[in-house]
Amino acid sequence: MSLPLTEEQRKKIEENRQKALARRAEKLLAEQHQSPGFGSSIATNSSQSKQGPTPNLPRDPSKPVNHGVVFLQQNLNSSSNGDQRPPNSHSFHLSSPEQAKGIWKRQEDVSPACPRHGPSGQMTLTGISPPLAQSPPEVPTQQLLGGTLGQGHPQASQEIKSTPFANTAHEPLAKAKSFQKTLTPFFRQPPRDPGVEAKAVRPSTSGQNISDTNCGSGSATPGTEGRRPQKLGASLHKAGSSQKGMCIRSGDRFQVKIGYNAELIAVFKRLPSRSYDPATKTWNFSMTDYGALMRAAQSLPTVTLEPLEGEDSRESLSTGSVAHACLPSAPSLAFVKGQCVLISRARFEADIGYSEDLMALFKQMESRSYDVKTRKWNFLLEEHNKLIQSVRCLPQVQLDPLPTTLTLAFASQLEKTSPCLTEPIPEADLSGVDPKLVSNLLPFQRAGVNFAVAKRGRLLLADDMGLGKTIQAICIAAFYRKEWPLLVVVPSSVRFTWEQAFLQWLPSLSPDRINVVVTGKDRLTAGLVNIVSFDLLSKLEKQLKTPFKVVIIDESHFLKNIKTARCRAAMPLLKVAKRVILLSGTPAMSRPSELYTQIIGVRPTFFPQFHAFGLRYCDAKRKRQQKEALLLFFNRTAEAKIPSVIEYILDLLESGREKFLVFAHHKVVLSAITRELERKHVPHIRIDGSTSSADREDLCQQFQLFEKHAVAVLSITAANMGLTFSSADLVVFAELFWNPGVLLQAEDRVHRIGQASSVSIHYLVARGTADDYLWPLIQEKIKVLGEAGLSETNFSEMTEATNYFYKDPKQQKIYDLFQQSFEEDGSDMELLEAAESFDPGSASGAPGSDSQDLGDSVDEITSTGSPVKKRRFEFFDNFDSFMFPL
Ligand SMILES: Nc1ncnc2c1ncn2[C@@H]1O[C@H](COP(=O)(O)OP(=O)(O)OP(=O)(O)O)[C@@H](O)[C@H]1O
Repeated sequence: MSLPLTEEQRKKIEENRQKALARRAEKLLAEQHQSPGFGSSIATNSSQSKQGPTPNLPRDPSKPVNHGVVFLQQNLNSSSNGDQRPPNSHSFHLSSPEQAKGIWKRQEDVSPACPRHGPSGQMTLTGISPPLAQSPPEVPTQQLLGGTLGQGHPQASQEIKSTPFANTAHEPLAKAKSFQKTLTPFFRQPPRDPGVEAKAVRPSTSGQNISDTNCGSGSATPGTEGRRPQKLGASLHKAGSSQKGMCIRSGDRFQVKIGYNAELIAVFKRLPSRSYDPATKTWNFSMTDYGALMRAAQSLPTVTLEPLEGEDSRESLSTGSVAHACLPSAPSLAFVKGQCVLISRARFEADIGYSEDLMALFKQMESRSYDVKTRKWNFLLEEHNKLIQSVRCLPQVQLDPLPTTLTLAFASQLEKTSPCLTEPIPEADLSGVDPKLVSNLLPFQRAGVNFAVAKRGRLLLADDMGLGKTIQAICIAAFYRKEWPLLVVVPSSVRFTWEQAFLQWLPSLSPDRINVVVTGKDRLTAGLVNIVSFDLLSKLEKQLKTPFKVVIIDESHFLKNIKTARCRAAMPLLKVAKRVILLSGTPAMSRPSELYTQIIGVRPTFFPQFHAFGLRYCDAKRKRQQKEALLLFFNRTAEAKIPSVIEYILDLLESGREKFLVFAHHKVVLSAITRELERKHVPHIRIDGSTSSADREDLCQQFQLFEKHAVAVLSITAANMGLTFSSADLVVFAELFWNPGVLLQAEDRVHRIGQASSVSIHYLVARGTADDYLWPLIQEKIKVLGEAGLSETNFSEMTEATNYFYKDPKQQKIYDLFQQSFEEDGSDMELLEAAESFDPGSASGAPGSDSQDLGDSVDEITSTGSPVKKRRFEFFDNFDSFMFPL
């Protein structure tokens, strides 16, 4: 419920709104006339008369307030004088999420090559990919786009019959857009089944032809082509009717996103590394085929293929590229990075993406071999050092060598690969061991003992179960009998079995020299051979005055978790023991990381830090890559929202809002906002990570004292604590942030002691962006906090607005990815750091990084009983404004 407005207020607001709309319309018309390639349709939405601008609410905190959810179905719902859509513009037939974010395209602007659907003079809704089409690595583009035809956004698959603003009773929006821009899509649609495409073109109930085809997949009209605001790479421009597509890197392969083209498909089928993904309906290839494909595509008159971002376009592209404004390029795409991986005792593999220079280098290696299955090159170890040295001369390539651990272990092979791949292991002198035992050793057991002695009694014996590890372990231990007493740590169930084995295989050992520890009161060092369970060891290890020199650990995978008491008890013993014999038929039950403790138990210097081990063997890299992909998604979302955010802010100002805060995370967003405010001569302050503590206070005071309208532009991470902006009563979040605590603290810059008014909080949420995942994530976290009694915030009113994507399994997958990545221990800070490396502007303002902590904790206490706070969530549904980055 909104606070009731007086008649006078309503009148004033309506006047302001009309003025703002008129100014906007004039401005856009003027722009339209200056842009011959662009048709613009500008009009006032009939429903907008019901919408008012955001009013200045009466400053009475005691009154009840409204919690409203307002959907912005921008540009899909306004009508226009110049607009050729039918009068009833609120009924659309959409068939893909792209359409929901689609753009109106006047029929006369459609390229002749583009088939016309429906009667002349009608509008065609041309589907576009959202501006996130440069999908981050590891996140399938189709997922970002919300699925293939007929999938995705649940709302997109059905006819939408709604007023533009779902909640007209609530605080009206100055955001109501009254114009349409006619644009040409510059992001390509994924290849589609032509049959499906044909079906997708169907008349809507409103008589409009709405197609989710891309009119020949991006058959841009010449006039619009020159205005493409973003550029993904150099492009060869052919005839205007040529079909356009693009290459997108995907790990060490690349995808080709383009509509159906028979000639190109024929080319695809000739490439050896081709692979078709039926889920995304895209072809993908190894980088080794990149050059051949680009050359072949170049020779096809009907195809224009944009090269990979960051790839040298020499092979395929030469002329006609258009200078476009660039988004910041995706990090590291032009830089090829990888590592050497040992794949056998003799060979190593270069696990790295494609680089032409690198390929040339590989081909100079005598022992080169290409594995068609893995699509990777491998070489003899003896060429390892030579390759690494040569690669260091390539500035765009980083190929990490084999780890020192491995180069030391395989030093002889690195010098010269021996024809005999395994070094001969000398026969151990077992004359000091009971002959009964030695004579019973099976050949492979004898080999195991020899190996153990060659390794000086420190090893992990990982023979399969039942192959006689016990007898081998006893033999190895007996070889070092002079160093006894012996400690044998075993599962409690086999303590006496081990006792029997000693008695059986070592007749020379007197039975009374065997000490089986049964209770916590027993002594751990009472015998020459001491057998103890893992659990009792953790209780008794403090008894030890002198460390055991020889230790056997049976079922050593029991030590997989360093956090367990048994592991904490055992590891120090292993570190100081001279001989360590670990036995396990299943050293790693589920993850390579389980090996780590056992490896450092045997060789503490092998991988002294888990980080290096994790990166190399535990897929930590992929984990990291996923996070990078999510951050890239987050970054691109920021860029994509800028125009709409700025428009929203200007609308607020035009509608009479006087003082408010705008929080954003990315520097690019903060800068775009302040730039626009400067342009409009709006008094404002800005606080981000680069603002000194002293300046923060001054700026804050300055804002507090501003008498008229003013905007505080604030970094979410740098200005969420310790600052008071109680002279404002509205907080706008231009961006979301995954940590709701940070958001809530930012809200409280206004909602605090000294505040005399009701406080409004507006979250600007853009559909089809990372917000789709961040917003439910934030809600979920707040819900959990609320259930645990740790947060009083109630977001339940917004459920209507947030349950819209779960029906699509692909969307859910990305959400899961976000959730996992953001909920792992410490990942918040890790992500924050990574995000800040992208946006140095917010770096120094990380939570807890300065004295703001203290100020805020005091505020938390004193803010009880402050005025009502109400939130609103603005959903940007349409991205045609993204075509005009400011
Ligand atoms: N050389 C041998 N001569 C006679 N018996 C043997 C020999 N080697 C192993 N055995 C017998 O085989 C059985 C399995 O041996 P053991 O228990 O040592 O296997 P293990 O490798 O430790 O298996 P797990 O991994 O399941 O513990 C035992 O009964 C053992 O006495």
